[in-house]
Amino acid sequence: MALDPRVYHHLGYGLGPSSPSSVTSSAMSAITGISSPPSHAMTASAAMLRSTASSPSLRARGSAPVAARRVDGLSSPSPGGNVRVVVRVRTFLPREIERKAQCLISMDPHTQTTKLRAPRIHPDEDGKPKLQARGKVQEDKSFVFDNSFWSHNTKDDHYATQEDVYNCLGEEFLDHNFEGYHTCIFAYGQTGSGKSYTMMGTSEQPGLIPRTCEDLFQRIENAEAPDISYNVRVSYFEVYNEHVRDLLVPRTEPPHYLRIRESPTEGPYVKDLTEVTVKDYQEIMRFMRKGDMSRTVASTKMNDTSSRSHAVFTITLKQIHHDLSTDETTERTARIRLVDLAGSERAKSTEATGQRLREGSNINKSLTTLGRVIAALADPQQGRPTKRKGKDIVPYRDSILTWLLKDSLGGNSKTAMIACISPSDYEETLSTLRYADQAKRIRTRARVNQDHLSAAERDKQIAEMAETIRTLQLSVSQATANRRENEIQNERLEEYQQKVEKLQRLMEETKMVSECKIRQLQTENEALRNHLKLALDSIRNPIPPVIVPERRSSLYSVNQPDGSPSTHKRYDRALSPAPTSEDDSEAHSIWKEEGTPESDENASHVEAHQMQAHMEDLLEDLSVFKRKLATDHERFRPIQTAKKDGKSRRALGAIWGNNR
Ligand SMILES: Nc1ncnc2c1ncn2[C@@H]1O[C@H](COP(=O)(O)OP(=O)(O)OP(=O)(O)O)[C@@H](O)[C@H]1O
Repeated sequence: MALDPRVYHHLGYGLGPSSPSSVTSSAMSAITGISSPPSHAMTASAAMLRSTASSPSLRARGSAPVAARRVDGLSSPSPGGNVRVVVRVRTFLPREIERKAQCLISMDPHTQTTKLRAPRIHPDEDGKPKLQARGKVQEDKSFVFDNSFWSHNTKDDHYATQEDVYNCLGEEFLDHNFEGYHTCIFAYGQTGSGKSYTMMGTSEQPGLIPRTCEDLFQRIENAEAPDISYNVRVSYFEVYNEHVRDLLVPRTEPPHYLRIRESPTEGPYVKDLTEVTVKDYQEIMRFMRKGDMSRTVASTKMNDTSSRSHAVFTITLKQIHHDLSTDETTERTARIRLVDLAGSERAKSTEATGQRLREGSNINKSLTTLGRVIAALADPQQGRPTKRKGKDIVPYRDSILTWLLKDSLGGNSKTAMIACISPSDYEETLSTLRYADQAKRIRTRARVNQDHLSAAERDKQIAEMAETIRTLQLSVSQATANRRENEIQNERLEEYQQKVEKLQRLMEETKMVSECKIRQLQTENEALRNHLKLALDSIRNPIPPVIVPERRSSLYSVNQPDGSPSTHKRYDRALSPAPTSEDDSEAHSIWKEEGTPESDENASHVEAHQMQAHMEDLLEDLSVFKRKLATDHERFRPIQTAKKDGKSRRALGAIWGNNR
């Protein structure tokens, strides 16, 4: 893509065989340390890019030494370099025209110098320092950058259009991507300074992102080399209030935030971020617009459509080159990161309250951390890891933004910062220019991200992967089988537990019955003891029978209605009162039937002995029975096992053991 002649006309470069872009690049190399191909090489490579779309290094594979040097990705002719810093000043906005704002910026296109003039109280004043109300001295400042883009007045010759910005920066960075380098371009500046305009632009004036996408697919479409295939993937996310949100998925309520992980090889990355493969420019633009629509934007006093989040648009370009003659495969992966930061802002200027104020403080927090990261990286002493703490002192992790941009800011990336400035805000512009000036000193360690594989290595890799897949399949099917086996085992276990529980219930019941029996026998035993005691007492100390003649017959008739002799006469007799004299004869006759008093006494003794023996036999039986019950009780007593699954279980084995 040719640069807009207007830019170089003003810059003082004639339009000749030496392309302006190459002149600018070589001038820039002197300042930045990024080595770019010389002008003729650049022109040649640009021509080749159009014809084959691949980067000069890939296309130079025919030249063996270059290809061999770049295989490990470390011996690239441009292994690293300083962050490239450009400044762009925007046009006046209607509100600034309204208040007749002064333009405080001037740019020298020859030296790429940006001058900031202290605001004059009277336009004819000289440039002497002014003491302001808050005691701050405001004086003219001057900075030199890799590029100073004058986009203030379209009528000026050196007005830098969107295309100029792309041609000076975007195109060269895309060259690096085709060479296999990761790149990052981020726009920084106060709110309303033109960051989104520079990065995204409008439909009439597309910015750096759409132009990069267009050029990328143009190069791929124009590629003539049949041995290179391309794969382009894209992702888009925003960092809002220190949370990461995927911009390629529809918004949800509450919002779904993504987590950040860090891999030893890839550095920090967003987990589960949508990454889609895109086939052409139209498709990538569809995703870009989709993401833009989803971005958190709000109206503030400083900007009607102020970005309230940092947006990161990432394109991953993969080039696979297969050399038929050597049967070798070279794979190059480059990440193109295009970042539109939220604007630094003063709560006072934006007059923000509530949600806007909270957003603003989060934006400022991450931008302050970005400033500290830049400061730490710009100062090599600070950038080194400290032995004391054993970790890097660059505070990447202090904000989500800097953590995610870790690699782009101080690692494997060629990085550019576009500092966007407003033409009439001294304090904010000075702050931005100071940031940008510091960022110039940052050196990154970019390397070509390339894997080189011989046919044998590739076959080995494929075999290894096939083996991994086979092992995984095996473990998956094993897991499935195990799951089924587990299910069967679980069913069996449940059945077993049910049986155990049933048995336990049975045991409980048996135990209860046994206890009941024991209680009953004990009561009976007690009663029998008492009975025996009484019986023995009455035998040993017989009470003389009391004969009540008039009642005896009735007594008999009551007790024995049929007049049959009582079967318990021995006890009746023992219990009956002693006979009176009137009844002696009858009583005598009664007692006589049983024998003489002596013989009666002897008979009683015998009978008592017999009864005692009988009762002792009974007691003996009773204690045998009690022992048996106690043994049963002991055998059937359930044994508690350790608590398992939060339930108290009884071991069936133990119960069976008890039963044995
Ligand atoms: N170079 C330019 N030429 C013409 N108009 C511009 C230019 N730069 C910015 N503008 C206009 O200025 C206004 C603010 O720009 P923009 O929204 O890009 O600012 P911003 O830095 O992204 O702000 P914020 O940080 O609030 O998102 C917009 O109306 C935009 O069209």
